[in-house]
Amino acid sequence: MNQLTFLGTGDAMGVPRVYCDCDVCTEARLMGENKRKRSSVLIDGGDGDGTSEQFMIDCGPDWRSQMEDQGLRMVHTLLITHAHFDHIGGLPEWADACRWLGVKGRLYAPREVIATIQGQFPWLGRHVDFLETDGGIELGGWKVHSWKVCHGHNGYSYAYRLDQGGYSWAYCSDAIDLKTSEKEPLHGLDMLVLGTSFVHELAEFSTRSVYDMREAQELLRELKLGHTYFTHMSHDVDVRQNYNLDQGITIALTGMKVPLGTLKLEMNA
Ligand SMILES: O=c1ccn([C@@H]2O[C@@H]3COP(=O)(O)O[C@H]3[C@H]2O)c(=O)[nH]1
Repeated sequence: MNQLTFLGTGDAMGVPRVYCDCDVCTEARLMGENKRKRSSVLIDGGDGDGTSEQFMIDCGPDWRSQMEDQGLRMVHTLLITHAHFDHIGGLPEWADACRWLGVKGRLYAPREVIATIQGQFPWLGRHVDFLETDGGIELGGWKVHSWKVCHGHNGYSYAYRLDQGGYSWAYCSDAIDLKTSEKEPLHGLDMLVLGTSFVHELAEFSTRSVYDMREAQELLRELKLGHTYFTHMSHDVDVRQNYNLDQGITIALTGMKVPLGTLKLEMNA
């Protein structure tokens, strides 16, 4: 059975934020329900049929401790959404692990993301094969499609849609203000992982880079899909609170596992 595991559900700073003593950051330090490492997920087939290649989406600076949290010794294949530090900061450690294990890691990303990564970490090519997703790829039995999405003040990110056996889901951690064409691959999904940094972000719109929960719910009402998990959450989100989110939305928690392709989830609409 394919499953997705949330390795981290935090925004660029993680929770607690290093400089912050707000209630959420304090709870994260003292108890830990709100402790959030930088966002990434693990996709695991595990059914031994040869189509179950394990891979991660994104490899932020918490990669090493996320591997330890899950009791994982190695993941050979990564999909990268964009070349921002909170999504690629773990690549040098991952490449070092490839080196010490004597394996060539496989890093899949859109062509322009690969170029930026190679500029930032020019030595990675010794231990990593860079593979472009632009024309579509097959990975772990999934047909994978990447496309560019608006990341507001931070430029552009990419989202991934994965299809297998009539089941489709997407990972879109860093997006805001999606245009009609950017929303197109999100229609009719069985499941979506969507970034929502704040519950209601008050900062001026031009300075923002990720949907808040209010805007995300408007988007989801339009898309009419199965189930949505919110990730990439800042210290504005307190997982102990009930935000009265629409039916079919779950705030993702670290370690949460979601079956992929086994359940046809109920439609929201
Ligand atoms: O060109 C850039 C721009 C930004 N960044 C990082 O990505 C983060 C995105 O969220 P943020 O805006 O809160 O913080 C940003 C930085 O940590 C980066 O690595 N390269």
